[in-house]
Amino acid sequence: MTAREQLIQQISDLAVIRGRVTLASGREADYYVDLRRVTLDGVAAPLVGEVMTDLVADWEFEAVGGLTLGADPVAVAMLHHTAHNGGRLDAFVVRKEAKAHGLQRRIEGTEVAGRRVLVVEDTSTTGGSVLTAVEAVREAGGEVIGVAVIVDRNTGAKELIEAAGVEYRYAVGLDDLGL
Ligand SMILES: O=P(O)(O)OC[C@H]1O[C@H](OP(=O)(O)OP(=O)(O)O)[C@H](O)[C@@H]1O
Ligand SMILES: O=C(O)c1cc(=O)[nH]c(=O)[nH]1
Repeated sequence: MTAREQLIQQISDLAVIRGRVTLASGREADYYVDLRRVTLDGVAAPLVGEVMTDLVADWEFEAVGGLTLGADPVAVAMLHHTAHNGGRLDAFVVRKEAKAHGLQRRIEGTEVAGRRVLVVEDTSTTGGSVLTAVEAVREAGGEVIGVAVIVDRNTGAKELIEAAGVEYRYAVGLDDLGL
């Protein structure tokens, strides 16, 4: 099995939950994909690093990150996968709100200003979360070269992100999961 096929299996086994659920956007749905159970799993997380890094292998960027918390382990998995293969990729976290104390930063970790940045997410429904991260990076002076998510729910995220002038890719679609 390829890494992507193994990841799809892990997502099906660990993350797909069928049943009525209210989503981050307030929408209702008949299934939920709890990717935190995958991105924080000892076997599945390295597959996330490999598959997501392969997905954007033709894009050039120096830093990866997104809106906490779904994006955090995705970015860190890519950082470690890249390092394991002799490369370097820095990571950052976009807070939902800037911290009121300390350095009062909205973006934690590596500096994004003046750098080429990939924005990631575990899953996208409306694309609102990734768009928030794209806007925060741009505000901080970073250049967003693309958006990549693990699972796309095919409910408008691609269109929203492309309307913001950013290319959008996903590793796993609904068909792959039988949804
Ligand atoms: O495309 P959207 O409509 O924005 O929905 C997708 C978002 O919802 C989930 O996060 P959630 O808001 O539940 O928060 P969390 O990452 O803190 O768990 C998921 O991790 C995405 O970030
Ligand atoms: O839209 C969401 O909030 C959402 C959907 C989903 O499948 N998984 C998730 O973590 N969030």
